[in-house]
Amino acid sequence: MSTIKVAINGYGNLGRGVEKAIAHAKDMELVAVFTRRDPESVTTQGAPVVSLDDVDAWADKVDVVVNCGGSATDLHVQTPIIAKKFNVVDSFDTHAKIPEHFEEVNKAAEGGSNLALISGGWDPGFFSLLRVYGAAFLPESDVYTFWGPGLSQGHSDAVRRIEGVKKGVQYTIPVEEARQRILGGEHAELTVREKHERVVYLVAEDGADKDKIRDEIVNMPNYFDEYNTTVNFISDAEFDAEHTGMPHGGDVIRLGKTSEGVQHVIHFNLKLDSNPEFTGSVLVACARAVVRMNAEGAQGAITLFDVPPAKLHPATPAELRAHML
Ligand SMILES: NC(=O)C1=CN([C@@H]2O[C@H](COP(=O)(O)OP(=O)(O)OC[C@H]3O[C@@H](n4cnc5c(N)ncnc54)[C@H](OP(=O)(O)O)[C@@H]3O)[C@@H](O)[C@H]2O)C=CC1
Ligand SMILES: N[C@@H](C[C@H]1CC(C(=O)O)=NO1)C(=O)O
Repeated sequence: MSTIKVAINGYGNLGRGVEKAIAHAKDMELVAVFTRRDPESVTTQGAPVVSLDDVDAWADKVDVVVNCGGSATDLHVQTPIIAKKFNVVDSFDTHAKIPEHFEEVNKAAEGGSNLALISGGWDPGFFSLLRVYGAAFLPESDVYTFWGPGLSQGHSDAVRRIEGVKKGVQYTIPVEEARQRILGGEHAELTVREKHERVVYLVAEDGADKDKIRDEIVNMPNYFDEYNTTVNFISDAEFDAEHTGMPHGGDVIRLGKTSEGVQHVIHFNLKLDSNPEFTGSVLVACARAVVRMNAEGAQGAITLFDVPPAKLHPATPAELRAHML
């Protein structure tokens, strides 16, 4: 297969993670980075920076666009627009709104004979696959997902979109006592609040209303309103010194039985030095699959549930059978 020509739309943490992943992919080339900002203000590792306003001129130069905008306010607008003209992948992670996003993107992609994979990444994404494989292979079971301790890019992005916030990050902290109960085999019924806590560190703009910012965060639907959330206002210097790393990870734990008294535990653990670099690597594999599947006639919206695993890997099916089966 010829080299896959990729464009990145949105150059933030995730955009830089995708850029690194493409640099390691022998079957791919990064041909452009699209941005809403003045292209002169954005510096990449070499790829040309193009205003998003000029994206249509690239329709015959790009095989797939990776949308790296924020889920809170960007992707539900950008992915349907891009899907009309390009194959596209995004990491949309507002779980409650995934069905609505899927329908919007599907209409746009079908109209353009393109293929769009939404909600790539690790959760939703890789963890979603683990949850569905476990449910299929162990139907009489309960599944528990724990994230962290680490930095959620989705929640950090949501915090940064609030008026008066200059810089912000959000750390997700699993309730370790709950995690240990599950790892010990207890089929506990846990509320959202009993599984995780959320801790925010932010730098407020001069003169910003901190009480208003805190209230907007702790009451934010789909992100914070169901959790115990702590909001810390800190200085620029402390933020730059303490809060620039983006480690994360988590566990998918499934407890089930195949007959009375015959119990099984499926436990998958993920430890990430860099959330954006790992997520970028997953999205690049998704981009590979989308190009291959569209070339075979697939159109509309899909998720990772719809992707045959062999489409994600650069090797041929015969090589995979010989080396990975
Ligand atoms: N499904 C999953 O497992 C995961 C999903 N994600 C998703 O990835 C999304 C993006 O996260 P992340 O990359 O950390 O967010 P960022 O805030 O770093 O970037 C989001 C967008 O903001 C713009 N931007 C970036 N830097 C600046 C700046 N200095 N000034 C102005 N605008 C800027 C960019 O768009 P532009 O270039 O157009 O200005 C960019 O696409 C998250 O919202 C989350 O939903 C992340 C990790 C895992
Ligand atoms: N989508 C998440 C990836 C994982 C992490 C997470 C959380 O900490 O709440 N939920 O899902 C992210 O943006 O980092």
